[in-house]
Amino acid sequence: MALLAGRTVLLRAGVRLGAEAATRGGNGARRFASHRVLVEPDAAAGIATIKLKNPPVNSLSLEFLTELIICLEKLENDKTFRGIILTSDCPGIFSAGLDLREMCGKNPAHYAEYWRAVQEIWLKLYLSNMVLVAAINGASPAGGCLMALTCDYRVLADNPRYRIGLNETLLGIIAPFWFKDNLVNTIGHRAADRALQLGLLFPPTEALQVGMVDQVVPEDQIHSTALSVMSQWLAIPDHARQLTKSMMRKATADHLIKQREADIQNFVSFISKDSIQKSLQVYLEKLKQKKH
Ligand SMILES: CCCCC/C=C\CCCC/C=C/C(=O)SCCNC(=O)CCNC(=O)[C@H](O)C(C)(C)COP(=O)(O)OP(=O)(O)OC[C@H]1O[C@@H](n2cnc3c(N)ncnc32)[C@H](O)[C@@H]1OP(=O)(O)O
Repeated sequence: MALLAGRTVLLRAGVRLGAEAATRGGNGARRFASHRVLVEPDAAAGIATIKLKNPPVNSLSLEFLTELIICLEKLENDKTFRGIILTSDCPGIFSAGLDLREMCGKNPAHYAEYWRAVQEIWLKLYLSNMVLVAAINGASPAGGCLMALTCDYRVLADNPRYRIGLNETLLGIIAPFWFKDNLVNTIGHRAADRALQLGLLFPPTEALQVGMVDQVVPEDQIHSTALSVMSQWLAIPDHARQLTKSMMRKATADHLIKQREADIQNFVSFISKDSIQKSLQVYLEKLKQKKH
């Protein structure tokens, strides 16, 4: 069982905490990894690196999200760690965003369960007391971009194929208000208005220009840069930084928290529409045919 936002929920079959590997790292820190979420602890530095490993594209399936939520809960409750570096173990892809197969051809109860998990991961990341640095080492569309946007600092590897943005409109769907709020808080209203309507995916130079990321570095420097940014942030006393973070983010998070159930109902009725199902299926089909 896992605790999701004060609710105890049963893990679905296949997400078995018993399947975790729990060993001790060289520095004595407990190392834990689920199937798809690798955690590399550096207890001495107080930093854990989370590597997303859900090949081929780190799409955010319900099982993957559940593992990630549990992992974040553990780290948040472990006083050893003050900072997380979020990165990918899948070459060339940070995350392809929400798993389209979770939003296609399923029933309303499934859509509701899935959307609650999407809300939960966002709340966990956005409101984390720890310093979160995204080391974006691959393409990062839609939900992948959203995860990066929850972080306190974003470093993007300099490769024109690593585009980042909220491209929902290109799929014929709409970024929910809390995706939009997170983007507006990051790049400002005018840039977000344009980016959201056009579903823009920014290559590194443009992503830096618009403020979607804070730094662009050569690919082989992404982890060292994330570490050096982290040490700068960790030099600030935790209580002062955490209260400031909360002051900056609470209103945005509360906006969702207050409307959580209504947001789930909106999602379920929107995604269940025949026209939306058709758009998503066509998009998925195009992705599959791209290779042939
Ligand atoms: C009014 C009220 C409104 C309420 C809310 C309403 C609506 C809900 C909004 C929901 C918000 C949605 C957020 C999302 O995140 S939607 C997902 C968007 N993601 C994308 O558009 C990315 C799609 N993928 C790609 O562009 C590329 O795959 C890539 C990430 C750039 C990687 O390219 P490449 O390395 O060339 O890999 P492939 O394209 O060949 O893909 C490999 C296999 O992976 C499958 N795939 C890719 N992305 C996804 C995905 N997001 N979900 C599921 N599966 C995915 C792809 O089909 C290939 O599968 P195959 O091997 O079986 O062919």
